Amino acid sequence: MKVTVVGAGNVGATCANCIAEKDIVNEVVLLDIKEGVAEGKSLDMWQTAPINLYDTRIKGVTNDYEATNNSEVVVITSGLPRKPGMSRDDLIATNAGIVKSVTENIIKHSPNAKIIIVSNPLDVMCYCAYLTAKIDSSRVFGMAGILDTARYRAFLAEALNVSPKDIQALLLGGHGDTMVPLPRYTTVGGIPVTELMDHDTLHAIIERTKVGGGELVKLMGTSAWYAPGAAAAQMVEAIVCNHRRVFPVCALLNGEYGMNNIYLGVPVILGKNGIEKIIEVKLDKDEQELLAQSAKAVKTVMNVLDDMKLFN
Ligand SMILES: NC(=O)C1=CN([C@@H]2O[C@H](COP(=O)(O)OP(=O)(O)OC[C@H]3O[C@@H](n4cnc5c(N)ncnc54)[C@H](O)[C@@H]3O)[C@@H](O)[C@H]2O)C=CC1
Ligand SMILES: O=C([O-])CC(=O)C(=O)O
Repeated sequence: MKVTVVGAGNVGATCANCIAEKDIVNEVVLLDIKEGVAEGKSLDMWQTAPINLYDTRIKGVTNDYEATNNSEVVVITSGLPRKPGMSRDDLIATNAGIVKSVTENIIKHSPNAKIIIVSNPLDVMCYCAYLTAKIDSSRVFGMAGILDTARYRAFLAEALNVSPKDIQALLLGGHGDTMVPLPRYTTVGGIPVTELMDHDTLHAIIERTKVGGGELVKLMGTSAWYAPGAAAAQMVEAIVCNHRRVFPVCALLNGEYGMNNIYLGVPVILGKNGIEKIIEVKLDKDEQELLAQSAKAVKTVMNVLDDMKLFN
C-alpha cells in the first residue's frame, strides 16, 4: 500500500516520518517542487529505519507524479505557512492555486485516493480541493480538529497534572480563531471536565486553544509542524488500517448541523472509505450560536475563493 505526502516542508516531512515510523504501509512518497529537497529528506528519514525499526520505504521526488500512482491516501501540505502578524486567511491568494494544481495532478494519478488537506486556510482549501477533484466528499477532507483538540487536551493535562492520554475532547467549526471547543463534551477519564476545573481556568484554556496556532507562529516566525504532522499521520493510519476512529475532521456538510455546502470541523468516523459517517451531536443554544459564527467566518473566505474565479 502506498501513501503520498505532497509538500516536503516542515509539516509534510514530519507527517511522512510519522507515517513511516508507524510501519503500516509499504511506501511513502514525498513530493515537492523544490529540486532535491524531498529526495534528501526521504533519504535522511530512511536512514532512521534501522534505528527506529520499520520497513516502510520512503521515496522523495521532485514534481514526479508518476511516482505517486495509485496512492491509497494523499496528504496535501503544499503551500505557504503564515508569518507573525498574518492570519491563515491571508494565505488564500497563493495557496488556492497550489492546492488546485496539486489536486489535479493527484486525481489524475490516483483516482481512487482519499485526499487529506492540511494547507491553510484549511476549511476553504478543502472546498477548493473538492471542487477540483470532483469526487465524493467522503474522500476529500481536512486535518485540523485532531490538532486543535490535541492542543486543548495538552493544556488541560498540564493544568490538571494528569496524563494527556486520559483526556477526551470535541471541538467543532472552522480552523480559525472562531473554532468551538466544547467543554460539555470534554472528559478526563470519563469524568466531565467541568467537575474538575473551575470556570475561569477552563475558559482561559479554551481561549488559548483558539489561538494556539498563532501562539506558535509568534514564537517561531513560522507555523507549527510536529503536532500537525502527527495529526495528519493519525488520520492516514485510521484510513489504511480501517480503524473507524472517531475524530474531529473538516468535512463537507450537506444538511448536517443545519448547514449546506460548507467545510467545517465535525466529529466523523474515519475508515477505509474515508469519512464513513458524520456524527451529529446535540448542541445547546450557545454552542449553536458559536458554530454559526464560525461558519460565517469560513463563508467570508469562501467568497474570496469565489472572487478568484479559479473554477469558472
Ligand atoms: N491544517 C492545519 O492544522 C495546519 C496547516 N498548516 C499549513 O500547512 C502548509 C504547509 O506548512 P509548512 O510545512 O510549515 O510550510 P513549508 O514552507 O515548510 O512547506 C511547504 C512546502 O510546500 C512546497 N510546495 C509549494 N508549492 C508546491 C507545489 N505546487 N507542489 C508541491 N510542493 C509545493 C514548498 O516547496 C515547501 O517545501 C501551510 O499552508 C500551513 O499554513 C500548518 C500547520 C497546521
Ligand atoms: O497557525 C497556523 O498558521 C498553522 C496552523 O493552522 C496551526 O498550527 O494550527
